[in-house]
Amino acid sequence: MNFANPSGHVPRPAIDVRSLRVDYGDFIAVNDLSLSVPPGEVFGLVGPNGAGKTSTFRVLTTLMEPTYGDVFLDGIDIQEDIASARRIVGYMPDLAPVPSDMKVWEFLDFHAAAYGIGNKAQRRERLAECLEEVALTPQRDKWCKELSRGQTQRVVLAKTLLHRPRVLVLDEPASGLDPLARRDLRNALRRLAKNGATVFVSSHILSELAEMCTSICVMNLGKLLASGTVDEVRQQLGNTERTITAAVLGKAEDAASWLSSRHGVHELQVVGQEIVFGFKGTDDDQADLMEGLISNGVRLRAFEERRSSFEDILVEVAESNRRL
Ligand SMILES: Nc1ncnc2c1ncn2[C@@H]1O[C@H](COP(=O)(O)OP(=O)(O)OP(=O)(O)O)[C@@H](O)[C@H]1O
Repeated sequence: MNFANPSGHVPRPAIDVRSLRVDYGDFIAVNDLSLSVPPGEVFGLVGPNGAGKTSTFRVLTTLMEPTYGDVFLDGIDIQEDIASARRIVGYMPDLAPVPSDMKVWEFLDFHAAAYGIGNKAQRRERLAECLEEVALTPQRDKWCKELSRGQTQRVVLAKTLLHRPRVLVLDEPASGLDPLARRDLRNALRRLAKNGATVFVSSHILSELAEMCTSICVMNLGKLLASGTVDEVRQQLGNTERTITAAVLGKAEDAASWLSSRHGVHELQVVGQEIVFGFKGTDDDQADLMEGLISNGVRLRAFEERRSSFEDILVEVAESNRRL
């Protein structure tokens, strides 16, 4: 995705993946993956277990070399200039542990020192900024073992922020969090993106990502299936099927007979003054259908659509891919 800003200028992608392939021996875990993420986005990668999310992230964060393909972070070719790439990327792995016998500030200070962040006073200042970014300042002097799961995730996020990465790669950060903790994490990620970071975040649960991401991509069995906003992805995955209920004033039978001859309409039933039918078509086709009803003199009182949930679509897609 490349979104032009109001001046018409397309910013250089913060993440640019070109024809990425990752093999483990004979097994292809990531197959010809290309995607481009503009700066300042919270971009989601959704896919079932084994889709290739972690393998993709490991390459992006220079922990593993790709079999083929190129990755650019902020224009830096990560294979050509690994040191610069490491300076601009921050990685939070799935279920990253924190030591139980350290206080929150000690854990962060230890990592800040490892990153070579200045003297004690400078580290103290940076540590305070990072805790503030993830809304954990009050937990500064707590033992890590005293933190809730959501707070632990945010301490690890604070650690990931210490070296001011411009690209953040977060593997399943919301996994196992309750709605309140997910909200706190979402707010932290949005704040970071607003301040200029680009966030690439994975999950196998779409609803987790839909609430925190500006756009998403869907991966299954190593391949990219769709990308864009949640609505665009829904279209790309071919989810054009919906159930429509049209409530009319007057005799429903006339409207029903007109509808039943329309392309895409199926399994039509009349229940009192309501006509319930399946419809397969684009949003434009659906608007034409409504317009057609009205211009044929039907007094339309209500027109409602129901689509299968996005999680259901993903399960369908994953299953049909598995059968191929
Ligand atoms: N070191 C490895 N050696 C062999 N196969 C591997 C290795 N790491 C991952 N795989 C396989 O590659 C595929 C993709 O794995 P990956 O961990 O990238 O997927 P994922 O989408 O992150 O899955 P999950 O949600 O379960 O973490 C899986 O089939 C996995 O078994």
